[in-house]
This record gives sequence, structure tokens and C-alpha cells, in this order.
Amino acid sequence: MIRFDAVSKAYPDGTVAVDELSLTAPSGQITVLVGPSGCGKTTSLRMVNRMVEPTSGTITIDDRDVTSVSATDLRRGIGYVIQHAGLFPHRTVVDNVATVPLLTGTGRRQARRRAIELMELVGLPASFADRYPAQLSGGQQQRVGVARALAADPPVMLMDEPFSAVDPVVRDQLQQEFLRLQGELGKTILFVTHDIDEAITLGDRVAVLAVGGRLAQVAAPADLLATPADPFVAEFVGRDRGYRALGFISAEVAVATEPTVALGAPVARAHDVAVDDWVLVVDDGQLPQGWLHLRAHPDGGPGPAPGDPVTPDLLNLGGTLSALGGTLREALDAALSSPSGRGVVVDEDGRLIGSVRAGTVLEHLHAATADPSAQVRP
Ligand SMILES: Nc1ncnc2c1ncn2[C@@H]1O[C@H](COP(=O)(O)OP(=O)(O)OP(=O)(O)O)[C@@H](O)[C@H]1O
Repeated sequence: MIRFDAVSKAYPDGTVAVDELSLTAPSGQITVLVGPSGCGKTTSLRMVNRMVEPTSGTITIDDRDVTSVSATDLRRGIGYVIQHAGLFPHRTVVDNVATVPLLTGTGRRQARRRAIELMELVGLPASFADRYPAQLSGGQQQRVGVARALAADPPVMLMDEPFSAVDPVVRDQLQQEFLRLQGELGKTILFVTHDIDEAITLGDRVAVLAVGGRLAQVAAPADLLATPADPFVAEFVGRDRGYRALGFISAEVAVATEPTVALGAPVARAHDVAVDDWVLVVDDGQLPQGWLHLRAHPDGGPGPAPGDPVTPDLLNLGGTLSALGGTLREALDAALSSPSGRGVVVDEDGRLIGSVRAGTVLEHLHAATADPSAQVRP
């Protein structure tokens, strides 16, 4: 557990970057520090590994004051990941990952073997080992940065905007893989971001800081969305917080049976089962392929003749898929993005279970919000 006890930092020019911060980051969890630019997030993080010394207050890791050990020893037990990964440009990927083990006397062969295992753990092929950082994409460099921070197997990780420099799609991937990794490793993580969506996706707990280094609120993401402590937090979490809170409510919505036709079947068969002229098309394995409309071609022309087979070019792109046991937000999004208005619900292998309409989700919502036990992690 990392604990800040009335920690303040005033820089020599008088700037108060952090003001009487008291906060705990529980062991094995991700605690996110989020807030607008200049609110003291990075300063707070760097006081943990003593890259910045507090003006007053104490920081402990597992009840040990960070100032009671030398900065070098302290940092051996703390992984540190920063934006743009901060890799050594003239060292290969594998040497970057093995930096700390090599410094602490691990033999070269063993350090290299472990580094390659870590690369695989963060989703990098071993064939990248002898490349240089400049030969990797931004997202791949970030993975190297995470692997490097994990190399000394530190119980604590400090992460400062590690995914900010990559595009939104890669960022989403990195976030999901990071959550999977944390599910396996259970590190104590303090994570800095200015992006409230990232904070809500990743945090077990989210601490919102206001400019001047004041802690405005610390809460679980669902509580932050549901009950912001003051107008600043409400404004910061954003306008659609009510909608985003649906991402924390499990969708135990009744799933309706959805009639289907198989790819290759005659269109006439679709006429027998269509609801509002729409039929869901699946492949042999019951994986949804798209929606067939009986009276209109996706290009705008007339619908298919009954004797034609159902072919991929006749299909409208499906909406998002909702996984069984997922959240109300996913279920509602599936319904709203589906051309038929019926959101497709699938099992963990992506096979069709049935469908759900937006109206059903909203009816369910009232009951679910009245029952706090329905709240889940995304
Ligand atoms: N070395 C320094 N000397 C003087 N002021 C500093 C120094 N480092 C940071 N500051 C100031 O302290 C405040 C907090 O800075 P910090 O970098 O911790 O904020 P941040 O929340 O991480 O910001 P950002 O999201 O923009 O990175 C800012 O007003 C900043 O200008």
C-alpha cells in the first residue's frame, strides 16, 4: 500500500504543486490520479520514488517511510513507466527490457531470457528483440516500456500517462491488455492520466485533483460518476456521466430469441422468419455475419429475389455485439447501433445467444439502479 499523509510540495518559485494530499493506494489495485493540466499529478507520482522531495508530509510504502531508504534502493522496488516510453534509443529492445536486471548483476543470458518472456507477456513477438526502439510503432514502444518496468518484478508501479502518446485504437488495446496483465500480476499501481475516460476504465479507485494540488474526490469509478463530490468533479467527469455509469451495471436483461438464416440459404427462408423485414444472418458456427433487409439492398437498390441465396454483399454491417453477462452500456449500445434496432447478444466465443432492444434495456435500468448489488467492474 502506498500512503500519502498530508503531503505538500511547493517549488522554489513558490508554486504550490501539491497541497496537503492524503491518499492511500491499496495493495494489488490500480489507483488513478486524474485532473487537468498542472494540477500536480506528476509531482505527486515522482514524490513516491523520490525524484521530487516533498516540502512536508510523509509517503510510506507498506508502512515504510520512503525517505528511510536510499533513493537507489527505493527505486529498485518501483517500476516506472512514462509517456513515449523513455527507451534508450541506442539499445536493442531486449537490452532495454533487461536494463535493471543487468544493472543489479543478473547474468546476461538469464536477463535476456527473462526479457523475452516479458516481451511476450506484454504482447510483443520475440522477433522484435534485436530491433531498436525507432524501428517500432508508438504502441509497441509503450509495451517495451511496460515490459522494462516489470523486469525487476517490482511490487509497486508508477505510470505517468503511459498510453497518451498513441492513437485511440492502440490506446484502447493497450488499456485492455494492461488490465489483463494486472489481473495476473496484481501489482500496486499508481497511474497518472489527464483523461477521465482512461481513469474510469483502468482505476479500481480514482483520485481527482484540482489545480493547486487539492484532492477533490477519491472514489470507485461508479461512485465518481454517480455522486461527484462538487461541481468541479461533476464538470470534470463530463456531461454524459449518467450514460457512462451504465458501464458499471450488469445487464441481466432478458434476451429474446432472434430468428436467423444461414449464409447461402435461399432468401425465401428469410421471408418466413423476418421481423420488421430484418433477419440476422449467421455462419455455420452461429457467428453473426450481418443483417439482411428483405426490401432494400445495402447499396440502396431493391431487396433480393426470394430465389437468390443469402450472400455477404446483401448484408448490412451489424452493430456492436453485447457479451452475455456484460454491462447495460454494452447492451444499450448494441441495440442503438444495430440497423434492425435489435442488439445482438453473444457468448464468450462470439456465438449468437439472442437479441435485446433499447426499450428492454431502459426498462431494466430502473430496477438495476435501485439495486446496488447489480454494480460490476467493467
Ligand atoms: N520544477 C518545477 N519548478 C516550478 N514549478 C514546477 C516544477 N515542476 C512542476 N511545476 C509546476 O507545478 C504544477 C504541477 O505540475 P505537475 O507537472 O505535477 O502537473 P500535472 O498535473 O502532472 O500536469 P500535466 O497534466 O500538464 O503533466 C504546475 O503548475 C507546474 O508548472
